[in-house]
Amino acid sequence: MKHLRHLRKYFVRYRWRLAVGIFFILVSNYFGVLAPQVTGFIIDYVQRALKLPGYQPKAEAANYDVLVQRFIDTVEGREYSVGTIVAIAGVTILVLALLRGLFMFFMRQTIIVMSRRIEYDQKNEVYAHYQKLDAGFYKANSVGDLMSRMAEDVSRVRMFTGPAIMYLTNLVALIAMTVFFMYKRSPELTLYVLSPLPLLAFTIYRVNTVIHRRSEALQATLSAITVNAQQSYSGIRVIKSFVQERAMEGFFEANSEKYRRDATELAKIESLYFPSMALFIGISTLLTIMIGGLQVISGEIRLATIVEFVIYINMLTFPVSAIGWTASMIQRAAASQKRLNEFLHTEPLIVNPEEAQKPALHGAIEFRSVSFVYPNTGIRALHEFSLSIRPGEKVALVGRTGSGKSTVVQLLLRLYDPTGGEVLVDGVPLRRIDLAHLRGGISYVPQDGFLFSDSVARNIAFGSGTVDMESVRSAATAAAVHNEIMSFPKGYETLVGERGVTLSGGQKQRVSIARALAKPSPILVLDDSLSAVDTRTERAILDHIEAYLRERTSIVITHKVLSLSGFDQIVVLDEGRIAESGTHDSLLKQNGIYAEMYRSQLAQDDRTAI
Ligand SMILES: Nc1ncnc2c1ncn2[C@@H]1O[C@H](COP(=O)(O)OP(=O)(O)OP(=O)(O)O)[C@@H](O)[C@H]1O
Repeated sequence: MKHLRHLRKYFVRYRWRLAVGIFFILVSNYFGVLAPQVTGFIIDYVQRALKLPGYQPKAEAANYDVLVQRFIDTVEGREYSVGTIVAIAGVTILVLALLRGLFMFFMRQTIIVMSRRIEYDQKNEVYAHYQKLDAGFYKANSVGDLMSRMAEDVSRVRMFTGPAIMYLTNLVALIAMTVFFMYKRSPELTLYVLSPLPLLAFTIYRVNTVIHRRSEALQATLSAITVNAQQSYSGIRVIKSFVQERAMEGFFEANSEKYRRDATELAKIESLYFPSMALFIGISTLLTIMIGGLQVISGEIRLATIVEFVIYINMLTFPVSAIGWTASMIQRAAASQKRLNEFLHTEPLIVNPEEAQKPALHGAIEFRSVSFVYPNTGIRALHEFSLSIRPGEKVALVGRTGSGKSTVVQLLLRLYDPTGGEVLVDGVPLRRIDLAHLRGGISYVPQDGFLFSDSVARNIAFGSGTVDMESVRSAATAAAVHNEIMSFPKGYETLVGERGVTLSGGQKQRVSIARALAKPSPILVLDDSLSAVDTRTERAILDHIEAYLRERTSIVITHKVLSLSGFDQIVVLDEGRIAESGTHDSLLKQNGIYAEMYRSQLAQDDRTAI
């Protein structure tokens, strides 16, 4: 329950709405508890007026509520016939029911609407916090988990801030009011009637605990089925090509079978819930009639009192039966809020520095003896890495897979902070530069060339804020993808991604290069962004974007060394250390790793040319 304390700020924010909602609950219940009294009065009145047997004039004082008493005084003060008074009482009961319903409507309008607002605020809070968290956090948590916290957990918390609070307040108000009026009428009968309640509460609690446990198990099985199905759809091409449909069906069937079993178990225990409720309510009614009947015979109470009590007990049936699921709503909300709090209390490792600087960026980059160990795996990706790049230089990072090339770029973007040494841009350490200013100054093309499910134009203009078609087109032309875009059904307005056109790996990479080129910035980073094109196309693209590269400092990570002759510096990484560095010619002369890579790729290129 302590986890739900996090919601206090929302209740404070919406305190007036909550207060008005609680007021409506009180008013609607007040009208609710008046109706049995009017019924009681009318039975009393008819017995008295028609001198029916069993009327106890000396029985307990009527003790009506002020409003009901005023109604009685008014109708009895006039010379109405019995029939008219009965009719007036009937209409009054109807009006009371309408008033009760009206205030219930207001109650829902305030409390449920408040819960929707809290849900909206909370989703925004979670989303905004996700955006602040660092790359390490995203490595450590699965996308599915992040999504389910944002959707499912926030919805479960809403069931607490809305329905649970509403039903609970309603229950407390109704019990307080009915018990008050019952007690005023006959304290002794009230005690008898309410005596099964502790047993009822205990049974509800026990049954509910089991229901809660079983529905949690059911939920977990459902998640497993969802993950199973999601993986099957995403990996459908692999499944089909490896002819593994049967095996996947087998997994699905096993999970579904477990779900069926769990659901049946849950249904069994749930089917106990309402009968046991009905049993206790039945016992209460029985006690009222039996003990009340005896008291009527002995002249202690009036017949009308029994009728009033029976109506009160029936009014309590629904709110009391709601105790179980209200309690489980609260338990679930507390568990969900706990999960949300785990993320909300996670502090991003990369934060904007206090007194952040915004130096004019020209593109000078320096790595000073930088070492880096990935926090989640403990892998040492860089050792004492030093590199100095002047503004406007073209630098290539090459090396075997896993040698640390992408890590260099991640440190430059400050997705991680180095564990040793320092990275500087234009002489200022990254830790002192405003994060948005730094990242705004770097155009980055990631390895996987991620594109959003949106039009090609908006994907290319992503980093520039507005879609300026001229710069979009010239960036796409430079990235050698303009002609292909024009051949798509709707040109630049063609949708890409899940529901749109499926781009080839090479097209995706070139669109994401265009996106980086369209963003005006002094530093350009291509992280193995041309891996899906052949060496000649890579050379052609690098020539095409030459005009863009000339204006910026560029870092190009590549496995293809054939296209690197025009680069100012080529750095060869090996197991996180610089193995060689220099220009294309000087590295060939050194006759080391680079020369070896060059020769083998040249031979391969010759073979494909033949
Ligand atoms: N997010 C990460 N968490 C943990 N370890 C990582 C992470 N990213 C990379 N590594 C590890 O760090 C080392 C360097 O990886 P890095 O991605 O920098 O190499 P790379 O030279 O870019 O490789 P490739 O050419 O295959 O992209 C590898 O051993 C890799 O397994």
